Amino acid sequence: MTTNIPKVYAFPELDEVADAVADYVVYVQNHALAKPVKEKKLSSSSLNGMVTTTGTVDFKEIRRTPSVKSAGNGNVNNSSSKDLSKKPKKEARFRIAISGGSLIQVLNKGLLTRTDVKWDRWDIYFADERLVPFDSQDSNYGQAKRKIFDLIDTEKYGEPNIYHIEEDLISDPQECADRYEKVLIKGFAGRDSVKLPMFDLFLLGCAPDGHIASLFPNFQESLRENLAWVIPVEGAPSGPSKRISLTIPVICHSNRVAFVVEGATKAPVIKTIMERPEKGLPSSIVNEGAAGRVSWFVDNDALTETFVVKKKYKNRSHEKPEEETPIQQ
Ligand SMILES: O=C1O[C@H](COP(=O)(O)O)[C@@H](O)[C@H](O)[C@H]1O
Repeated sequence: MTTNIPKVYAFPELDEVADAVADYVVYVQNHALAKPVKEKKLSSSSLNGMVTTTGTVDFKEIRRTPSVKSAGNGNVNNSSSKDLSKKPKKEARFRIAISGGSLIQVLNKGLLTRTDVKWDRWDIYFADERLVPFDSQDSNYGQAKRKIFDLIDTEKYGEPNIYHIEEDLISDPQECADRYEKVLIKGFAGRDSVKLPMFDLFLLGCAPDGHIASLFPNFQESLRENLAWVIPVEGAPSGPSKRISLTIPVICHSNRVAFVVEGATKAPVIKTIMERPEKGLPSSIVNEGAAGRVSWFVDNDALTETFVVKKKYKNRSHEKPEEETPIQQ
């Protein structure tokens, strides 16, 4: 394995990590929303009935724009007077995958006070989920809902589309993973036309044992999975044992990947990830597989044991988005 050194941004305090992560997220958001929209192919009809926070979705009408708001201006239902030449332009969406764990608090601290987060244009997916009821402290969606989504001033900023697992399926990891994969397929066009989904940004944490999302070191089969977008995980060595996780190829196909890691307990694993990539920890695989698109936002405590070149983070969310070279699908 070759060594790919990602950008590592280090900060003395957690609040500074949170501010920088928020700045970066908004920067990537602005970039994504400035991209021209490609027409999406919708092929599968087997997904109706999937559940999102905004209710049960009829996927024939899956929302690429905030449909309720456009219906509210009185133009949409009047088909007889519709001027097709003035078809409303499709708006770009910001597609982000978020992890659970400590990242949720970082996003809570960094994002909620900002006025430049275009929440109504976000499609939020989960990097992984622990298969527990949503009201459990261990539920990634539950925590994100309580600490982020419920606190958004939706009157002012609108609502994001949030795609989570189906709570009814928490006893069946395989079915839960299959259903969540279908949610992704629908969101990113049919699987026949897109080999892998491409998130604008994939946000990951990294646990002291080296797991990212619900991909654990030594779970070789999961780490080598190269067909499924979402896999079931059973017998996880820490936290809830049943989970689902997006896979390494999905993570690595993202436009940008950012790890957010803080605390002295993580210092040893960061050292291994950065200095011993040949050990094949999940993060090292991502550093390699998404080389050139990976950033780390880390506090100094997590870096005490690691020799790595630290970069100074420069706020970028105010920059005008530039054209990017898209990754080939
Ligand atoms: O189990 C999980 O752990 C990882 C890392 O969590 P952290 O609290 O150490 O940052 C998290 O990213 C993942 O979503 C979660 O399910």
